Amino acid sequence: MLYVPDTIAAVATAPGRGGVGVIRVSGRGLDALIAGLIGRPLIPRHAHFARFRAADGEVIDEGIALYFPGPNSFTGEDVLELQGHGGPVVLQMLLSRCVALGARHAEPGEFSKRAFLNGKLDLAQAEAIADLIDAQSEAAVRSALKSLDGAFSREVHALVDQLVTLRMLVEATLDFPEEDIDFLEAADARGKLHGVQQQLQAVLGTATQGKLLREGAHIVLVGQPNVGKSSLMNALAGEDIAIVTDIAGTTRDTVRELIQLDGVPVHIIDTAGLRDTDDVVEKIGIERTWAAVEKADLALLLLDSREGVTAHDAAILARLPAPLPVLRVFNKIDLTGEVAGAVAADEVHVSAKGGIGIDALRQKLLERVGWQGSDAGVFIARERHLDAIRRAQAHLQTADAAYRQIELFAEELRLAQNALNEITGEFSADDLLGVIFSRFCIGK
Ligand SMILES: Nc1nc2c(c(=O)[nH]1)N(C=O)[C@@H](CNc1ccc(C(=O)N[C@@H](CCC(=O)O)C(=O)O)cc1)CN2
Ligand SMILES: Nc1nc2c(ncn2[C@@H]2O[C@H](COP(=O)(O)OP(=O)(O)OP(=O)(O)O)[C@@H](O)[C@H]2O)c(=O)[nH]1
Ligand SMILES: [Mg+2]
Repeated sequence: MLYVPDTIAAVATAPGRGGVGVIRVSGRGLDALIAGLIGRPLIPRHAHFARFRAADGEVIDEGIALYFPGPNSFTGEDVLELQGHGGPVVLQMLLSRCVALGARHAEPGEFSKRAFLNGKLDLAQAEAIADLIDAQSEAAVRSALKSLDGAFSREVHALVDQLVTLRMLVEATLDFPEEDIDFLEAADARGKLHGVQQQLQAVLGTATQGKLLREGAHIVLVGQPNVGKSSLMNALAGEDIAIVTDIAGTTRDTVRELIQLDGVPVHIIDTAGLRDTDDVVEKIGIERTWAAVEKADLALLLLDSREGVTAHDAAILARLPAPLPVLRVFNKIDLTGEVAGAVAADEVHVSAKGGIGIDALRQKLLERVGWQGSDAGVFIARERHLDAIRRAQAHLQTADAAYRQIELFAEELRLAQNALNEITGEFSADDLLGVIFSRFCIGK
């Protein structure tokens, strides 16, 4: 049976009061709804001043109406936009009127989902819309726009095209067994595969940068009490966020702050100093420190530069999970006269209180979370995309290792292609779409 989508409506502007509020309606055939609400037909793609009326003819609001007949609309369906006054009650009244005229309330992301299903956008582009709205920095905005414009999708398509060419070559061999492996070698199938692998690695690098711009990095400050974790948190944030005293055990709860480093969102997490204690509250604080460590992308181990790395510090270091990158930060150099700044890949000297060496530390943090210094050419990406790229890589690696077993070789190429096609949504399971679009805002 042919699926005929129903008409959906939602307030497209943010909840709350605003100068203007927009209601968006999408469906196939909006003439009756327009007639009921406005009382006259709308010229496509023209701004009309109009009165929006209730069933009894009373005016609900006056505003601007825009009509985009499909397929030349955001969703590809017929779209009506009502720009009314931006009050929550008046907008709900308008929305209810649309519902009375046959529309239903849209689910989160349903407009974008329809744009995807109608081929207006691919999945990576649709996700980029949500990422653009959620962008927390200008660099994140720029890279979301690149993905929305199709920069990521084009990279994926270029790779898929090469895989298709390679598969045709390999599958031709399967059909004509007498041509076998010599034929593939003459055609340099493996060389072509290696080329794809290299490009895939480059795309993974860019996508990793894009994920960093989208999701940011979590950096946890750990160390013994009194080494200056909270002072460093405040220095990095440029604000007095965490309590600082000379009493060991000041911080109990984890304290979080989001800062921007070069357009990269960085979550700084200050924690309770680590020591043996009988204090019930402090004990719970220390449990929270370890919980924060579990979720971090990078740990800063704060050290008192007067003491160096003590046995206690070594014990903390040994307890940090092995895969977690650690940067050792020697603090209070104003008391030792040591030179500020980075002295090694994993060591920086600062004075949190004096604000000395903090810029060098910021640079080091960016470097250690994998930021390559600029958002030029970076498109926004998500873990879902990185996961697909890595699975494609794994299949190509298996293909490479098995290239003499031509059937296996062909099958692994096919699986790699499917993994890449998941990024743009050309290959996907229905539940994936549900998961992706349900995280959008209503009206998007
Ligand atoms: N009023 C309004 N502003 C908005 C949106 C919207 O839906 N409504 N957008 C919603 O996210 C964004 C703009 N994105 C849009 C994307 C495509 C079309 C559209 O009508 N596309 C048609 C016609 C293209 C053309 O004339 O060149 C099409 O693709 O066929 C509209 C908005 C941001 N601003
Ligand atoms: N001289 C000097 N003192 C510092 C520096 N950084 C922090 N301090 C002092 O060291 C003391 C402890 O600082 P905090 O930032 O509270 O230390 P903490 O690691 O958060 O301590 P807990 O919360 O107890 O784990 C305070 O008196 C700070 O003023 C520094 O760079 N130089
Ligand atoms: Mg503290």
